[in-house]
Amino acid sequence: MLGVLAACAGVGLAATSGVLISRAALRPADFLSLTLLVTAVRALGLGRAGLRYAERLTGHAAALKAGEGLRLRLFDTVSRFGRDLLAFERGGDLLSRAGPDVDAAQFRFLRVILPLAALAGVLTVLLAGLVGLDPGLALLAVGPLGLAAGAVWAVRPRVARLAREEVTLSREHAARLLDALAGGGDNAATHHAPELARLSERLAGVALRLGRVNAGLALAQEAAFALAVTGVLWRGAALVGAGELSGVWLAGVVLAAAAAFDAAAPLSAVPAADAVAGAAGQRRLALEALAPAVTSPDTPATVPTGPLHLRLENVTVRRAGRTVLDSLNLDLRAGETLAISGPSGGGKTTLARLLSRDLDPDGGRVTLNGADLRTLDLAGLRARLSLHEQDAPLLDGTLRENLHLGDHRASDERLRAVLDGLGLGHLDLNAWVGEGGTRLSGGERARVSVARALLRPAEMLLLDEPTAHLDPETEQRVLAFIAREWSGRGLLIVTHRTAPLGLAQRHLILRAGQLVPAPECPAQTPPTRRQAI
Ligand SMILES: Nc1ncnc2c1ncn2[C@@H]1O[C@H](COP(=O)(O)OP(=O)(O)OP(=O)(O)O)[C@@H](O)[C@H]1O
Repeated sequence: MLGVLAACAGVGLAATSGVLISRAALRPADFLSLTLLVTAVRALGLGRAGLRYAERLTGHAAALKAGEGLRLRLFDTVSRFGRDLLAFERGGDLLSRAGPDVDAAQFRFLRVILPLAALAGVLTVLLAGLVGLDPGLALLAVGPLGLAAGAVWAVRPRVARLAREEVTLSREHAARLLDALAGGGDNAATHHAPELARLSERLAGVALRLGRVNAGLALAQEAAFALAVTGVLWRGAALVGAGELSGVWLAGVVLAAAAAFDAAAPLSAVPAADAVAGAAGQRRLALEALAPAVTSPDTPATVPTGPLHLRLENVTVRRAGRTVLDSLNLDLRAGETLAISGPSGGGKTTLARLLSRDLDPDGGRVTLNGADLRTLDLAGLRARLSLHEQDAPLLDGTLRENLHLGDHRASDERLRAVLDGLGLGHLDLNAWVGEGGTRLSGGERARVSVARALLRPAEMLLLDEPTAHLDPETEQRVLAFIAREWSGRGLLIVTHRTAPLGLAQRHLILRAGQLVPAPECPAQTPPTRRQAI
């Protein structure tokens, strides 16, 4: 409303200024007759500025508030999926959702609705003001403005198509650029370079075509402007000649007709803004319609208390059409330690993820103290477990921030003690680890992730390949520290390596979807939990 009033005030200001200037030019004997006009010009000038300011303030505040809601919804969706979202979405796409998509949606009202409403308001005011003077004059003032708006309407499908194409190409470009950066060491940049160049070329082509359409629209608006001013002057002069309109009023009418074109200027951006916001809205709905593999029940049961007892009952998991776990049974009790080894791709990680409910079984059930994990409060369940994932990425922050993901209340002394225990005493807590931990070595990264898991005040530790990147000596040190730190609590180790098996009381092999006892105890080079204590 404020925007429409501001646009109308602009037309009123031009009209009264025209009348004032022309009347003043006649040097009236009674100068006081100008006072009313001077006051009107001042009031409209100040009013227009005030209205415009208030409109910007309230409009942008409302838009940013809406954007905040959109970002929270996006964050909510992303957090419901976690890393699993990357099975549906590329990193570059997610970035564009958080940036340009939210931007397009939050400013849709200001970029689409407001310009249309302002034009409608100005057209109405101009028509109402002039039709009483002369219908022909009103038509000549309003008609070209309508034509300028019609030109925008006519090119709308083309602009919308180009704008959507630009967004699609930009997303593809962003996704490939991220891939190229992430896989720099694997020559990904060279691999993606031709496609990135092709995308840049297509983007430049789209920008050129959009530029041509916009230049055409600007030209059409200028032509309509010239038509309106000439037409109003021509018709107005005839009316003045016939004594039906005073020359003083003609100046006001001409300036009002010219000022009305200010409302047409933002129109050319409307189709693109509308198309981009519409596409962003559809993408948002499509993302929100995706169901994560794991959801918290609407009315979750509280996690049963008492010593932890996890159980897999006839659990079957199929991935990409292949049965990875086949009617599998397993018991894991408080304080017990178990190691699972087996061939690569055999389902060891899948099994660990079932226990922390990062995944639900296709058949059978996983229980905690008798309760199906699917009925339990997810956060409550995960608070009792701590999972170290193979190749878990680190947060792009300081080492301290990464460790606080394990226990945000842990003191610096405690953090340093854990780092020391894992052979990371040389690292500074304030050091920035880089995106995904790229400023650390592979072995350091893995140990920071283990440290994070050890810091969690949980009852069961699920370690997926905890020593994958380590030399034998460091591996011994890390295993000894884990044994000491986690003494008395439940431990599941999933590994290919021999040394970690020494931490476990039981060793099972996962092969062809089934768990079988290991034929014999492997050479136990690392300290057992008892030795370590
Ligand atoms: N998100 C996924 N979507 C589809 N299939 C998956 C997914 N994650 C894993 N798989 C498939 O499930 C199977 C078991 O994978 P899993 O990671 O559990 O094996 P693993 O025994 O831990 O292997 P490794 O020892 O190599 O880490 C593999 O065939 C893998 O391709």
